[in-house]
Amino acid sequence: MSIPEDSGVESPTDACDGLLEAIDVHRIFTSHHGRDTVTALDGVSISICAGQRRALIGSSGSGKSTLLSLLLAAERPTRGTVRFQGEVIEPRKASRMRPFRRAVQFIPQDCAASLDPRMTIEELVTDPLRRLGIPGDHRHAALQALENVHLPSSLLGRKRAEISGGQAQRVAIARAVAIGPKILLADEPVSGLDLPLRDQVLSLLRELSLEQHLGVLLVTHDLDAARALCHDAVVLDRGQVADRGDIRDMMSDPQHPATSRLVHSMPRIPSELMEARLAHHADRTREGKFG
Ligand SMILES: Nc1ncnc2c1ncn2[C@@H]1O[C@H](COP(=O)(O)OP(=O)(O)OP(=O)(O)O)[C@@H](O)[C@H]1O
Repeated sequence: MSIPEDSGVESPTDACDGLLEAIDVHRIFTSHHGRDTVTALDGVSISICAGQRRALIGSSGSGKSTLLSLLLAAERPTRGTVRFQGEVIEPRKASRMRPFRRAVQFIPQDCAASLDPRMTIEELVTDPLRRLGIPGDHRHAALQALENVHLPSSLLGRKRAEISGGQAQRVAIARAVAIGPKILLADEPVSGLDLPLRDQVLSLLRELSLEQHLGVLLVTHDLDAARALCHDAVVLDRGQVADRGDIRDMMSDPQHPATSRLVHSMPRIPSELMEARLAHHADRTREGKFG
């Protein structure tokens, strides 16, 4: 597979089609005794489109995970709707959820650790196909998915303990892309990774988004990762959308206090250096030097 010539973060070519959208969602948690409430989300609207890479950023407790769980249909909003291809998602109607489950895939934090150590790589990658009852040649699909993440077919019979950390990370991504999703929701997929591995994962996500026209929502505290991968960003602050726009503009000249706090609260890698590092990993991929 060839790597697209893409050294920067270009704009998505298509107009946004609002494939997955949360519209004015509220999520209020109530304590067991019913006296205390926490408003985790307070009227948030966000959409993810094919081919778009959007970052969801915000300080701890701002509501990012809660929003992700609504977008994954893991829970329902207290008020407002989540729509997929224009239709309201009804998490309890399992049969009608199948197209959604197939199209929207989740990449968890520390995804390598989420791999079942008893399963072979082939079983891990084909497991979502089996669970969703997707017909066809699953072994072929697994081989294709491994190729897409630049892993050799010789890994198919191995288990988690028999591959490197970087390979395991890419197996977890292969698992998510094997069923041909349209959107990846990634929750801190590079936090806790060392720098080379972090760059490899970002480079791979960018490449998959470009080649397969995948929408990616990247939930992260890592603004450099967000800027390297994404076109734009949505900033959550205390359950509300405080800011949104072109991520580079937001980073270089933050207009909103919440964005400014985020930008100034962490050490930053110069954008040229970050781009050079991702380009380096894209080159290594092209040369087949991924571990
Ligand atoms: N099950 C729950 N019950 C009560 N309150 C909750 C629950 N889940 C989240 N909250 C509260 O909702 C708010 C938003 O939490 P959330 O986990 O969505 O934030 P976050 O931005 O993902 O934070 P972090 O970056 O630390 O993961 C917080 O005040 C949190 O304490």
